[in-house]
Amino acid sequence: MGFNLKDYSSAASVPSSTSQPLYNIPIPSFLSIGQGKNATWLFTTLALVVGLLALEQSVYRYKKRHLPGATWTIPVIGKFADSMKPTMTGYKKQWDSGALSAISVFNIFIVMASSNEFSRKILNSPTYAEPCLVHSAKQILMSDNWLVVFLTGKGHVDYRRGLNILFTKKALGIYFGIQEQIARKHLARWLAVAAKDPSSQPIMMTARHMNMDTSLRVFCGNHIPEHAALEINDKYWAITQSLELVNFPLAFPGTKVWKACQARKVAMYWLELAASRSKAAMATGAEPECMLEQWVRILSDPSYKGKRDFSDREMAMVVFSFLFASQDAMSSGLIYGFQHLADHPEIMAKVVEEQERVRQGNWESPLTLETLEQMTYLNAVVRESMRVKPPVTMVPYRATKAFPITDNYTVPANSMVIPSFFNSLHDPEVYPEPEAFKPERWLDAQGPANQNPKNYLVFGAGPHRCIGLEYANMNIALVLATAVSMMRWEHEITPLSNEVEIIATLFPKDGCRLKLTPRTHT
Ligand code: HEM
Repeated sequence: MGFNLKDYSSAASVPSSTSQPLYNIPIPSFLSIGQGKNATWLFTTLALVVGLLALEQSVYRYKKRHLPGATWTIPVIGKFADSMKPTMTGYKKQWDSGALSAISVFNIFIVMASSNEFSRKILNSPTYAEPCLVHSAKQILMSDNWLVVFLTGKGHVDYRRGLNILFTKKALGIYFGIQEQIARKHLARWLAVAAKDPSSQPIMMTARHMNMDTSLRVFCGNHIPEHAALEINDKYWAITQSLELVNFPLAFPGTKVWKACQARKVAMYWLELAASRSKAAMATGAEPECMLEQWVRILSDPSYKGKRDFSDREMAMVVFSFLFASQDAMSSGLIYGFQHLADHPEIMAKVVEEQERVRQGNWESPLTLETLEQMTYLNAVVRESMRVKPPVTMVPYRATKAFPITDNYTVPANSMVIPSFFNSLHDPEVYPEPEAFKPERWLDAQGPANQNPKNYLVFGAGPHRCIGLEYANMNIALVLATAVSMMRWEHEITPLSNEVEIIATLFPKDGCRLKLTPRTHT
């Protein structure tokens, strides 16, 4: 198909230095700005833009080399549209395209790793790659926060060692009673609402609220008043919503990041106060009743070796980081726990049978950490539920230098490199029928699931592996155990129940609609 450039030449401008047109380029009339300097400027600009666009494509192709991924990147924005509305189908397509694949978003070159080998390699190569929070997360967490400042190297290792003391078995024992009390309080509320309106209701927000209440009480005990806990919970949704891969970079009033920063300010105010009150309470010689108090007590122990002088703000920032790291992931794990059990009555029956056995018919008595550990089947349910629907499917890292990830591919320095967990957790060799919810696979010590612990990447791996993983597992199991003791739940399956909504972590698109009735014990 040909077209006559000359037909348009009257509209085209030419460089002023020549009387003859050098190019007959079809330029629409609205761009026709006449001859002279303006025309030179226009052509220079156009040439520059075309040059830059060509350069952008060349750089992308040079970095991508033989990796699967689009041959050309969309100018400037790349795959921005996909990152705004991520879907599991889109992610799976990307992961299935290769163990390593490439994309570009706003000229950030991204290498996605989908195999267990490469994902683990990234997580375990601190000399080449470090976690990189999305831009909004950095603004929300504050630049002087340990997560940001001590992200890598010895600083991170030392700081993290100092925080491990908050998750010892002794410390978990202190939190356990608080967690159970809060779960009972909230589940009783769920039942009271269901008694008035027996129709099914989504648990998405009520489960998030229970989780926030649990975290605040475990971290701060009674040092945060009820109204403040409610306010933090209400405002926290703004933080969750701001955690998109790419966000408007400046936190102008009204933007999502601005709203998230306002929410953080409210939370930080109360957390600082809680830190100061915890110090005062421990100065009286009282026994620790929450994480902050336990922390203060350990710091004052003469045998403690490590940084002791934490200001209220530093303590509050750590607690805020824990809230940040746990609120979405834990809520996701919890909600899918309810959904998976409801969708598998035969598995629910086994959980109930185990509860009867371990509790010895004593449904009202509080559980202990030891009794929870005896609930082997329930713990397998929790493990399996998060394998099928991992709350966190991937974590962004950044290549701090050229990273020779294979013999024939080196991730260019400063690229984003993203280990993904989904394929590891759905590897049919390790988890036969990977989509099926089968807690039994965890009961066979010699079975492939238990023999390949390196595939279980729900909590990551390497130096940044989740610090709260035992606490998280314990909490999800405890809430489910408490729920089983108090209620029956039926899942209203809608066309969206098995669709996944990605809001920082994974949630069922319909919010998991449950119909609740009290469980009576004979
Ligand atoms: C089901 C719940 C949870 C899931 C699925 C989860 C998952 C993860 C994952 C995948 C990572 C990144 C690991 C890596 O880069 O290798 C992580 C890091 C982290 N998590 Fe969790 N997490 C959960 C709950 C919690 C809780 C309850 C807390 C605190 C109380 C917590 C605190 C952290 C912190 C502080 C980090 C950063 C660790 C570091 O950089 O050293 N998480 N988590």
